[in-house]
Amino acid sequence: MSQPFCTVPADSNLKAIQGDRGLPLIGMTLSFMKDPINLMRKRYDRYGPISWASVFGMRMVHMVGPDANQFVMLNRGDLFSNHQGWDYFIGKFFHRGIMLLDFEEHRWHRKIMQQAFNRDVLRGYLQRMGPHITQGIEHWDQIPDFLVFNAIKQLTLDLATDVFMGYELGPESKAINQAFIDTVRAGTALVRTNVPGGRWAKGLRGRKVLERFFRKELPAKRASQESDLFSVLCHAKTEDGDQFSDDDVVNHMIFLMMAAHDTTTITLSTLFYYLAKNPQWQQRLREESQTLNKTCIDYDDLAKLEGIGLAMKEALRLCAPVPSLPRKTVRDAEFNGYFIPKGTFISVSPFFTHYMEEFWPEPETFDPERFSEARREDKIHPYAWVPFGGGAHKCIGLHFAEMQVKAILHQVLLNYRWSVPDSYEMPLDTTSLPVPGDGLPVTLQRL
Ligand code: HEM
Repeated sequence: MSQPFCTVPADSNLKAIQGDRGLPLIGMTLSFMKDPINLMRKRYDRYGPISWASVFGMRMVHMVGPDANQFVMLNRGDLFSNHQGWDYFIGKFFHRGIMLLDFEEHRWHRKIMQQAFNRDVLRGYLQRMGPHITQGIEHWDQIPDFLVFNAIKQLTLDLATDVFMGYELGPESKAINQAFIDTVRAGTALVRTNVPGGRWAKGLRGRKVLERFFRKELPAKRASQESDLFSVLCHAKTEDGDQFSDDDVVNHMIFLMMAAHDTTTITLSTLFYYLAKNPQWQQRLREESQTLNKTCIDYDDLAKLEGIGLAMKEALRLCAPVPSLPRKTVRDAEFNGYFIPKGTFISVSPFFTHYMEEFWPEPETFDPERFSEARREDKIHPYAWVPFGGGAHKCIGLHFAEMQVKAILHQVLLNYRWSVPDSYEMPLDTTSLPVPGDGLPVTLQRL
């Protein structure tokens, strides 16, 4: 039964947000995790672009569609706090990460961090990646029961240790990798308390291991200047002379590793799936890569891999790796004539927006050409395609992500053809970030 979210102040002509709690205790958490698109569609049809429900143990307002995305992500008047939104989910493991900072402080950190993502620095990262990719995919065809998701996850982790940390990790490599995996997984734990042996406890321990590791390596990184991200962050300086403290570098490193890892792995897995289902696209991209006539791409080749660019955009539409973005209001706000009181948890959903037939013709169909210059379906609204968010917190690593996806896919296309049976449909596990529920088994054929 529909109920108002709160009482609207007597002197206001705004409306109360409508919604319903769902089941006793768990509210709508399970349907939200199992089938978010279906649930959001039903709620959008019933309530329109703003409604409330009980999820993850709290009353949350869902703001849906491109206008809501724009309103929240642009955040004019600093109405929404990122910190207070994300902290509930990942604050224990990623505190002081840039995405969890707000307003003036966030802008200060972002200006320094931007130095680690400019064109020249990206060039350096790409150069480091190439040979590691060649090595990483070399024996894929010898892995029994090959699962795309697992293989890509391992590859992006190995790349991160070199490109991000600048190490061929020695004996500690296993412990660091494990700590990193535990920390990332903990952010999406279902049981969010410190039960020994549980995801949450492992995450807390992992965070400590990573902190110790980065802190120990910091003096050496400060003393030398290399092209890995850790080193770049140690030396990044704005025109005004602002620099990160040691604590800042440690916190940002841990957050950046997380921000880069699962998101890129999900994007690549989605691409593998749709390119297996659409072999004509796989072949088109392979031919594009073959015309470059080189194993490792350079920065200037990125623009030449146009087909991968289109397919990547479409993969990000079909499966937004960060499905929804939480925020909390720090003052009263109004959207579409509705009253949102200060202190309200809200979320916007790139995932659902990308499936709204109001904006995307045949949203379930893999059709990279919809992003071609001749069609540009994303132009229907500046916030219709938002896999990287928008506004002040828009993903700082979006070019890095594109570079990494192109660098990996290019080499895989040159070395392998992959396929799935016609009847195969990849089950999507949406209990935390959206991942292939079965790891995505494919048949690999070496070329
Ligand atoms: C396809 C891959 C990726 C996707 C889909 C993605 C998505 C996102 C989204 C949606 C946000 C905004 C979160 C919010 O507004 O609350 C974000 C922020 C961020 N991303 Fe990414 N990301 C990707 C790859 C990366 C990579 C590779 C890096 C780093 C190398 C990175 C670093 C960051 C950082 C630092 C932020 C926070 C920016 C800020 O708060 O100012 N991301 N990302």
